[in-house]
Amino acid sequence: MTIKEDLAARLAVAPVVPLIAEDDPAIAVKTAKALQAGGLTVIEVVMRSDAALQGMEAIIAETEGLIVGAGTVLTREQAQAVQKAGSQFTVCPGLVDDIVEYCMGEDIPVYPGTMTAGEVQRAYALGLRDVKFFPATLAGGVPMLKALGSVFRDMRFMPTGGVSAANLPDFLALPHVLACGGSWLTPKESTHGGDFAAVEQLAREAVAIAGKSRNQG
Ligand SMILES: O=C[C@H](O)COP(=O)(O)O
Repeated sequence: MTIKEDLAARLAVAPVVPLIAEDDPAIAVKTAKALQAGGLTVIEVVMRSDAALQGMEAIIAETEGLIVGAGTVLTREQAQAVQKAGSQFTVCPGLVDDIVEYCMGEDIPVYPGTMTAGEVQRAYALGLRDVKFFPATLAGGVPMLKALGSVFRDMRFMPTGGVSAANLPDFLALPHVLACGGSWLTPKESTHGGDFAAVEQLAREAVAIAGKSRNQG
């Protein structure tokens, strides 16, 4: 199975991608294990500090059965660095042709952030059919996604930014939503408070919501 097929299969079952933003590798690993225990096996580790790469490497080294990708990738060099560290997919806040072309050339699934019809169309022209929709709630939320989905009929979106258990059903009900991403599953008060059972519970809750609301809209 290719990584693209594996991702597609997992996101079909549990269309939720939790974000881990963590400087402490030990906490990053415990967070990833809690998410996995709760049923989420596709995890995005965001590169928002110098220590984040080590956290991602620790998760890859100390867990089994997860697909671990890198988020907040801003440059081609960073895309190369996360690939070298073992990242299996790449997420960017915006659309940068250079990164998209690099990842496509390496057969790495890449989800650049888009929020306008122009950005989605540029991603489409680059050959992408799956993109991130960011920042989802500020960029128009469900109504905007409905509008984009009506014209980009074979494009699928990963809304991220402002997604929570409360609005997850509305996003997942849309037929062209591939998955939702977000940090609501990894609250710092839980991860830094050592309450990984709470993280597991949030993951379970998201899986249950997804089971009820998937593509019902
Ligand atoms: O791309 C990542 C976003 O910053 C996640 O937003 P969130 O913290 O609202 O889930």
